[in-house]
Parts: sequence; structure tokens; C-alpha cells
Amino acid sequence: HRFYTNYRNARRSGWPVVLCPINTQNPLFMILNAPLRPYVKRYLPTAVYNRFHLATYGWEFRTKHTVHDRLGPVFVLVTTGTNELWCADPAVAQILLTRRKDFVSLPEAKIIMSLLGNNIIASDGETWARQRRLIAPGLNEKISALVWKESMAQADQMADFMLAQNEGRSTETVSSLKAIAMNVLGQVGYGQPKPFKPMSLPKDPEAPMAYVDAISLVAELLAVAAIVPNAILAFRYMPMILQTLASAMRRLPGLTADMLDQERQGQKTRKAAAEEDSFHGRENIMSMLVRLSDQAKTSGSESNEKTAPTAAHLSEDEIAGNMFLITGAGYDTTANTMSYAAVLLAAYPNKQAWLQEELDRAFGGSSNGLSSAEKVARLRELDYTTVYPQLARCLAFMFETLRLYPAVLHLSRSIKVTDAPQTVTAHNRTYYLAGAYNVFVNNVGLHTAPETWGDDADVFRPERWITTDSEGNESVMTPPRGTFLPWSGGPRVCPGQKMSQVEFVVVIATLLWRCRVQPVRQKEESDAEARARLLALAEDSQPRLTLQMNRPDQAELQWAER
Ligand code: HEM
Repeated sequence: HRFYTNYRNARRSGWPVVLCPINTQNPLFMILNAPLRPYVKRYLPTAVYNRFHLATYGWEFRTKHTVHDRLGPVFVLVTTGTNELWCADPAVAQILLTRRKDFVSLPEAKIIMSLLGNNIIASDGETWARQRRLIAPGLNEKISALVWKESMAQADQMADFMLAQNEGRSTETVSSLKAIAMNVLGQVGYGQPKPFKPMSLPKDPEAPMAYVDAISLVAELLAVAAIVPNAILAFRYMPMILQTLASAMRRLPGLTADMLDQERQGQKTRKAAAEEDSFHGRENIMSMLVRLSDQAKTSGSESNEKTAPTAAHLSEDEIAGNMFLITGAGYDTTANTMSYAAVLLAAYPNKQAWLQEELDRAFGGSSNGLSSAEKVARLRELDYTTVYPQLARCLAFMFETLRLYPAVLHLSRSIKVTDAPQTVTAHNRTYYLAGAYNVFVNNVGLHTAPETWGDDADVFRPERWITTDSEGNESVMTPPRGTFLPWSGGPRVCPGQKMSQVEFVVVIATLLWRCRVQPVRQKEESDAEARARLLALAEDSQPRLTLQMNRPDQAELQWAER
């Protein structure tokens, strides 16, 4: 009956309809669809599989624009659970993301994301607006200089590490870039600096664990942590990594409370006036959250203590939840984007040369012939404010990486069921969304649409982003509205966008100014075959918290001095 009602509602929408008699919100289906998909593909007839496929995680990455080529830029997937609206139309996407009160967070996403406390991404309405006002300013331009400095120091250490390996060969490029992303957040987010070392997750449930260790494990295995009860994870026949995850989940509230206590003690002993708005080593994202929140609480307490929901502060639960969210959202996205970039660099040596040309120009010459100490000294002199704007090609490289490998494959929303259907007016036509809908803006579909990106939409070509003025200065073009949404759009656009750009650009710039990178060839393999194998590795990806390669350890790369 539900399927039939869903079908009738879908027909009323005015968009094409695809029938898929599966409940995509069923927890068992949610857990099993990804691991079982290859078997289903093998045994089901193609026509049946193609319908089932649209219900599986990551279909949009596997098919790029082809499904929308066939069905149109927007279609409704009728399921036996909730109808799904899939959108790869820039104008409609813009509408869905801008109307935040009509298109609200997805309930399933809220449950997963608020695992460790309420936070900005898991809230809507006034609760969201209050958190956004407090959090977004802390992630903006004023942290960029610190992000630049810390990311460069980490990338320098990574270069030293790679060059010291046997002939510069390593399978730890991806784990190294993950470590950089976590260490930059450790410094900029919590004021906890850490020397570079390729990331290895804690695997001993009994061993001592710092906040950052615990949080990286939970961020890595978030979906498991959200779906499987802790008591089951902790069961002694479970794999060690899952037992350690259970231990991290158990310890995190205590570790968070300790960090906040320490922060408050520290703030008391520091002179508040001297550190106002300063990120120079003393204030970090966490201390800013605590300070602004405590300030707002004190100033608002006398007049409207009882009306706390509208006061401009965060509860303790929200501070803990947002610290976790900022780590999860900031770490996984940036780490995986840099990982795809490293693989693409090794696969496309001519793009490396293109980037190095820019770096030599911006960094005052090539690194050829300089000693290691001289290279590090030169890099240290590079000032964020003057050098970063000269690295348009590096930023273009990031945009092109995110175009084809967007960390967040689709932006999810849902609509509340009201008496009157929700309407969307686009292209001189009105569409009707009656009943419940989950709404997905398909980033891969938007980013690979030939109508927007041309016939070479599927080709990795960072040059497409560069425009050159009459004096030969290069800058990165702004794509038409709604066509490129790796950081989302509208009022909920990612507040960490600039931070991730600065981090990506300086990490890639540091590595490439010092080194070149190539795939390690396997027996009998030609260079071209080794590059094709790397690209196939990048295509063999699956969304977990964000899009990730299934076999990152097989990306064996060779780093060499330039
Ligand atoms: C390449 C890196 C990144 C990508 C691709 C990315 C992507 C996104 C996307 C797509 C959303 C919005 C989802 C939606 O509209 O539903 C988002 C939200 C958010 N991101 Fe990022 N992000 C990145 C880095 C970061 C960093 C470094 C931080 C912080 C340190 C961060 C913090 C946040 C927060 C707090 C939100 C929630 C905003 C809200 O709900 O108002 N992100 N991010």
C-alpha cells in the first residue's frame, strides 16, 4: 500500500519516476547493501540490477552522469520506505539548498552525526542558527595563517619521511595525508601540536588514549559506531579494532570533559583582553567555542536565564558535539581529498610539471640544487597573505579533484509532511512534492554533466579552472551557480571551506616544490599501465563517512627529490 501511495505522490510531482520496491531506510539494508552489491550484480539480470543499483550507496559515483542522461536531471525514486528525489539540475539544486526551512536535515543523518552530542549539522531552525552564529566565525579567515603554517610544517616532515624510505617508495602516502589532516586539526582545533607520523589507528582497547586518538578512531568508523550498540562492539570475540572503538566511545565523554576543564582553567589564568580574537598559538577553535559560549552565558544569565534556547551560547552537550563534528567533518573530507590528489599527481606527471611551474614562480625559484636545510628555510619564509593568492593552479587542482571525487557525494535533506505539498518552481514550471521525501542533491551528477562541463566532463583537466587576464595573471574561475557544490551551497554551506583550501594548497605545494611523485611499477608493467592501475584504484571507491578508496594501501608511490 505504501509503495502505491508513494508511486501516486511521485506521479504528481511532475518529474520522471523510477520504481524500486526496496525500503532504503531499513537498517539491515543500510548495513548490507554495500558489501552485498557485487554479488547481487553478478546474479541478478541486468535490467533488475539497474533498478536495485539506484538504492545502493555510491551509485552516483559509479555511474557519473549516465543515469541522469537517461532519466533527466531530476527524478523520483519510488521505494517502499520514503520517496527519494535525486537532483542534478543546477537551478533546482540551488532552490533546495537555499530554502533551509522547507528542506531540513535528514533524520538518519541527524542520528549518526549527533552520536557524541548535539551539534550544528544535526540541527535545524533556531537551534541551527544559534550554533552557526557562534561556530562559523571561528573557522573563517583569521585561522588561515595558522593553518598555512602548521600544514606546511607537517608536509615538510612528510616529505622528509618519504624521501628517507627505501628509494622513496612507500605505501603510506594516504595514511600520511590522513595524519596531516588530523594533526592540523589537533593544532588549529584544540591547540594540541603533534609531530608527523603516518596515521595508524589505535588497536588496543586497554592502552591509554588521548582525545585526538579516540576521536580519529570514531570518525573513521562512524557508521559502525552509530549503528552497532557499544556492548556488541566491546564483545571479546569482536575484532580488536572494534573493541578499541567501543573503548574510545566509552572514554570520549570523560576525555571531552577533561579537555574542557583544562581549557577553562587555562582561560582563567590568561588575560582575556590580550587574546581577544587572536589565533596566534594561544586561541584555537575549542577555546573560542568555550570562551564565546561562557561569555554569552554570563551576559545573558541575569536577564533571560529561563529563556536559554534563544540565548547566544552553546550548552556543554553542544560544545562536546560540535568539537566532535568539526573533527569528523574537517578531518575525513580534507584527508580524502588530499589522498585522491596524490594519486592523481602520480598518474599525471604533466600536471605535476604544470603545478611546479607555478610554485617556482611563487616561491622565488626552483628547489633544484638547494640543500634540505635551504629548502626548509625558503619555505618558512613564505608568508600566507602574499603567497597563497599566487597559487591559483594548486587551488584549481583541488577543485578538479573535488569535481570528480567529491568527498560528499550528495547533499541530503528531507521535507516535512504538511497538508499542502511542497512546491518547487524552476524552468517556468511548478513541481509538487506531496507526502514524505528524502531529497538528494547529486554532486557527482552536477559535477560531470556534459551540459555544464563540456564533452570532456569525465576527463581530469585542472586547467579548465584557470582564467588569465590581459597581464598574464592567473585566477580560478567561478562556475555558474549550482553547478559545483563540493562544499554545499546556500545558508548551510561548509564553514570550513577556506580552511580546507588553505590546507590542501599548502600541503600539495610543499610536497611538489620539494619532490616529484610517480607510481611504483609492478613486474612487466609499462609506465602507462602503472598509471592506469592507479586511476582504477581511485575509481574503486565507496562512500563511508566521505568518499574513500577501498584499497588505499595498494597506492604504492615513489617520492624523489626534484
Ligand atoms: C575538502 C574539505 C571539505 C569538504 C568537501 C566539506 C564539505 C562539506 C559539506 C558538503 C557540508 C554541508 C552539507 C550539507 O549541506 O548538508 C559541510 C558542512 C560543514 N562542514 Fe565541511 N567540508 C570540508 C572541510 C571542513 C573543515 C576543514 C571543517 C572544519 C574544521 C568543516 C566543518 C563543517 C561544518 C561545521 C559543517 C556544518 C555546517 C552547517 O550545518 O551549517 N568542513 N562540509
